[in-house]
Amino acid sequence: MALNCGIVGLPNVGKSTIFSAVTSAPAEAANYPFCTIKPNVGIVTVPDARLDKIVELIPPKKVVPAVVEFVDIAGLVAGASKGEGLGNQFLASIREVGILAHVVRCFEDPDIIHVNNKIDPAGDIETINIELALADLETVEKRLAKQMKLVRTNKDAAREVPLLEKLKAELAEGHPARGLILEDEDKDVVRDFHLITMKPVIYVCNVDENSISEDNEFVKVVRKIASADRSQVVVISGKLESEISAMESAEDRKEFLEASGLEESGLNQLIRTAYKTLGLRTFFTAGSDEDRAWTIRQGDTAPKAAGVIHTDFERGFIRAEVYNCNTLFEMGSEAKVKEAGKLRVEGKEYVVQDGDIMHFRFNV
Ligand SMILES: Nc1ncnc2c1ncn2[C@@H]1O[C@H](COP(=O)(O)OP(=O)(O)OP(=O)(O)O)[C@@H](O)[C@H]1O
Ligand SMILES: [Mg+2]
Repeated sequence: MALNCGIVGLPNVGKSTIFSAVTSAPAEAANYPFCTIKPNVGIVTVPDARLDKIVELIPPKKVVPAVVEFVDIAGLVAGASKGEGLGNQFLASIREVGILAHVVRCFEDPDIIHVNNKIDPAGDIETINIELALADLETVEKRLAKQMKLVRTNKDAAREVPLLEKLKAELAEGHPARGLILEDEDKDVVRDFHLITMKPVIYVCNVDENSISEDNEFVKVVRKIASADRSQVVVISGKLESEISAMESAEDRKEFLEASGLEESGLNQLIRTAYKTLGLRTFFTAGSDEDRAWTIRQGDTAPKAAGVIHTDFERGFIRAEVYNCNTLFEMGSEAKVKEAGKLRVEGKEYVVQDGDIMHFRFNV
């Protein structure tokens, strides 16, 4: 289960610039609205210092880090859900992602066109959120019409209809579906609707180089809006990030980051925030063939984690041999971890902890 993240925002706010910088993939970035007309998908490896250390202590033939997939789509404008601009065609490509990065223009630059000729983060955010809500409204209305016909004969339909009606009312107001308070079992039903506004959002403020270390007035506005809907904010300078990603050596990048007053790159911030928001955890497998990082959800049990590797592993799960990577770092080798009796045998109920190194026993 790799994390995937869809990038949304108005045209020309810097989505492709940030996408290219984080994925180092050559998405077209140009100073004219609607420059992106094909969805771009980029894969980024998740930087994880723990995996680097594991590789030192348990040297494998191959190292496989966790990955995050980014989807860059065309800018959305008011009316996108009704076919204005090009964005509506791309809403479909973000229905399946786990989280949205909503890029907001927070820099002044007379040379870079803003579709509404005004830097107005609050207005921009509202425009996008309304379009996403209207796109979901369409999805909900279609499903409601279908399920209404089946409501007397079909149990699922009967269960869905009141939920769909609630969602319809919320979305028609331009409010995101995630604002609706739902029972846990209803959440499972709603998840299957693949609503865009059900996904958590990270607001990405695209700022000028000088506003990285101190919030400018635009960022302050975004923070207010985000805290009202309990979303996270990441401040990135698209321009700076592209300069950083263009540097070949990791050494140079580190130096440049420090000189710009940054502790970590925008990519790292974004990934860290996404993991936190979604409650994601990392576990590792390590051995002579491959050291690898895997992504799971907080609370996932050992069989579930095994299933991320292969569905057979989940079905045929017998037990797991587990120790935390910190124990390995303390002891210096897997043999010493075993000697010290720190390798535990865990069963089906075991909840995998962040940083666990797991060996699965299974039969198929
Ligand atoms: N932080 C920044 N400071 C100054 N200029 C920037 C910054 N970020 C992006 N730009 C510039 O803004 C322009 C638009 O960027 P980009 O093409 O990434 O926008 P977009 O959101 O992908 O647009 P579209 O919706 O049309 O695909 C480019 O010229 C880019 O170099
Ligand atoms: Mg673009």
